[in-house]
Amino acid sequence: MATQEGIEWGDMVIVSSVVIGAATFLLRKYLFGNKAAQEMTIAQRAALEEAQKIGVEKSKQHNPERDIVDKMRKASKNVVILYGSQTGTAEDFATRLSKDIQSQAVRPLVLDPELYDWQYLSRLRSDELVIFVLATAGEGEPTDNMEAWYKALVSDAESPDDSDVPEFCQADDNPPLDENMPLQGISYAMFGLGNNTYEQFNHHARVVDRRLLALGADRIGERGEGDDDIDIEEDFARWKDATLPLIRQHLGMSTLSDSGDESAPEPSWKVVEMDASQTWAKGELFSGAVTTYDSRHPFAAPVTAAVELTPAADRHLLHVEVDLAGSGMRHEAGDHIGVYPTNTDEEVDLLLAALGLLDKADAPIAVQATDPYAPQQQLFPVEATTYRAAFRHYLEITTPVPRSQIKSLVLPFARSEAARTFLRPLAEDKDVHAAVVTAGCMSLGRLINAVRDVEKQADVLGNGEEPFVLPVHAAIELCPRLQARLYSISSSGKVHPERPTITAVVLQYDAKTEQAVQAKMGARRCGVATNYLLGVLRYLRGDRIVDLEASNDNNDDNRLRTGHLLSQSAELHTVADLSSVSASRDAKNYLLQSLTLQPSPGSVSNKRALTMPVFIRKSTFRLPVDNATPVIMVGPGTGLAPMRAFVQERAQTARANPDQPMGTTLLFFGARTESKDYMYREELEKLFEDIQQVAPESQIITAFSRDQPQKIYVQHRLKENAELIYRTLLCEQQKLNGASRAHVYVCGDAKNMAKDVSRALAALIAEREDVSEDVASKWVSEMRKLSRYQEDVWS
Ligand SMILES: Cc1cc2nc3c(=O)[nH]c(=O)nc-3n(C[C@H](O)[C@H](O)[C@H](O)COP(=O)(O)O)c2cc1C
Repeated sequence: MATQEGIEWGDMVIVSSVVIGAATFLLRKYLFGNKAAQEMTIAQRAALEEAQKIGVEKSKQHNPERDIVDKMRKASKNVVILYGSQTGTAEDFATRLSKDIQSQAVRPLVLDPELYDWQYLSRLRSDELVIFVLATAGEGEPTDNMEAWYKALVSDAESPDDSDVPEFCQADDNPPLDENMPLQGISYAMFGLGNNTYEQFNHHARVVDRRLLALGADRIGERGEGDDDIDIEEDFARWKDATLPLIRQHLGMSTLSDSGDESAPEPSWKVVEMDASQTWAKGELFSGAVTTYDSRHPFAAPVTAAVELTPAADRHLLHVEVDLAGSGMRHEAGDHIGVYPTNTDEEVDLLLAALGLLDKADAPIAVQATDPYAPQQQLFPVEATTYRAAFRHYLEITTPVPRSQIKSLVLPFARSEAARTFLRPLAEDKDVHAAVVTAGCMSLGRLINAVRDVEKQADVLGNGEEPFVLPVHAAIELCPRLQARLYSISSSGKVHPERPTITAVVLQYDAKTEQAVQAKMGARRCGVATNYLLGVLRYLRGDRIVDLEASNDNNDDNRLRTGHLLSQSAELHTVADLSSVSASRDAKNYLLQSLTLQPSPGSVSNKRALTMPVFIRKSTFRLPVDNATPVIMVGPGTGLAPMRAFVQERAQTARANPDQPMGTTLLFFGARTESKDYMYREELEKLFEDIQQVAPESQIITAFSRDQPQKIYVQHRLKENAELIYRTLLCEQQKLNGASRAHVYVCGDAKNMAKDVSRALAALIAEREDVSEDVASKWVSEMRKLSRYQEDVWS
């Protein structure tokens, strides 16, 4: 019981300080405002009031550049779609939604909330509409591009019904705003994107929705909730089917759905072929005078190391290190690194051939908006590109084509009966789509080829019918933007300030259904980013021996390419650069040859140097500030990444401060087999020797699932080591003289492992404390709230 009291007492202290802190914050106006004012002279008070008035007036000043309503009206639109997106899915859904609802009466405009201010929402008229498409990120957090809106609308309010109503903009042409319900008369629709394996499922959309309702706005239809653990495409389609008729009705249109319409939509983008005799290369992909690097302006970091960590034949486990020197970027243990990958030559060629573009793949093109009022006038961050570059660097071309996209952007271009008969079920029947397209990993290039095969068998040409041709603008519209991939950094920023490392396993998928295999779509598909990293490794290792100099082709063009590749030129992703890279097509047997090549002086062995576009994303997954706090880390597989950074940091601290107390440091690591999958073994064991000098109970506890007949995972090891964990979790307090108790970190698979670990922990607390598992689970939840139980998980 003593320990239980310990828990309650300890928690009470922390909980009460949180409560006191919150109350102090809420009452700050009364607690401090008056006292400060009392101490001022009359003149000082007058000056302060004047300054406050100016500040308020200034914040009220209309900034048309950040006003969604201004933007919308200038472009003659009546619907604004705002997306909250971290990795591009919500952005893609928003763009597709815009196409789906577009008609004479419904004129949507897709905007990024980061570039606009929330205050202007109140300026919308009743014959206009805002649609939110909001993904949830982090642990139930808003996406970065919705952070300011979220903070103003939601998180500054204690509850959705909070009386502290944010101050919206009063439009001249609207009636005065209701003080408590300033969004009365505003209509919106809401679709959330999430994943049910996260505790806070769809939290972002849910709380924004509640808050908008509380502020008086009127929601059209139900809030949609997409779950990408199951079938987010279908969730989206269902929500659209239910909501679009209501939206049409709201905007004064007939409610008839257009499900029978197979006509081609108006293109949003046009491809302009440019004068090939001119030099269009303008320098780096993210050009301009970039002084601060971020996700929109990644840093071309030289790759300083790339190795395979374990020798398994059936998979590749990679360790890649980059050099951030000169970028000004800093990383701390627990942060993520974003990497912009490229598609493989193989996939790019497949699509180029399917679109009939191989002959002019390297000709300069520009992709421009067809709507002169569209906020984004060119699709890519460079003025000119090539078809090859567009499909390699900017567009996601390997994912299975969603059903709704087949319906709106592929089927309309099928002119033969055979093509229509093949495509219709894929567009209309979700089970057929799942069996053939999803399970068959049918990318756009493969889908086009499948239609061609069907037409060939039906002898479409012989019948005098027109064969299927997908216009390039439809292909460009159909492919989402290629997004950066985030990896938990596996090195400590304190120990290796400019050298973050990535630990990743190369992803490969096989087409799953018999149908798909029979239809010859059964080839192996590869994850874009991890295969890009594998390509980086193979290039540096020298696997790609088919060097450009070795080419038999001696024409001028090729010499130029060779020169370009070996020069010190910083041109990256340019027309010339891209064609140079594609010259080495012969190394086809490798999964990836297309790299962002840029010789960088002073890094790895001369001409094998290359760079990767990267940026750092800060996280809240952090070691406790006080080293005396014990830590329990659970990181099986590549979930070891941030734990390795933590261990490096703790070992360094232990070496530097042998007289300072350090909390017990436990690492639970799991993998398939000890002999093949125990990555960083020697290094970790060495680091733990250092830690044990000051925290003797510290240790690595491993679980190798395939080293014995029955499967053993990290959660089993937690159970077996219940006594040690319990001691580390709860009893260190006395030993360490009042230091706060252990922090628990879990990294890796969200769907099974993270849940099992949480349950295992609750179970062992329940047993030791003799309380129900329900009570113990609440303690774990409390630990989460107090940031003593942190997860960095993915599904
Ligand atoms: C790091 C990370 C954290 C996430 N956290 C949550 C979460 O707390 N709740 C949830 O419902 N979904 C969560 N998701 C799932 C995303 O919301 C979902 O995958 C969504 O489709 C991503 O949209 P985006 O690509 O536009 O960012 C998370 C996904 C990632 C990668």
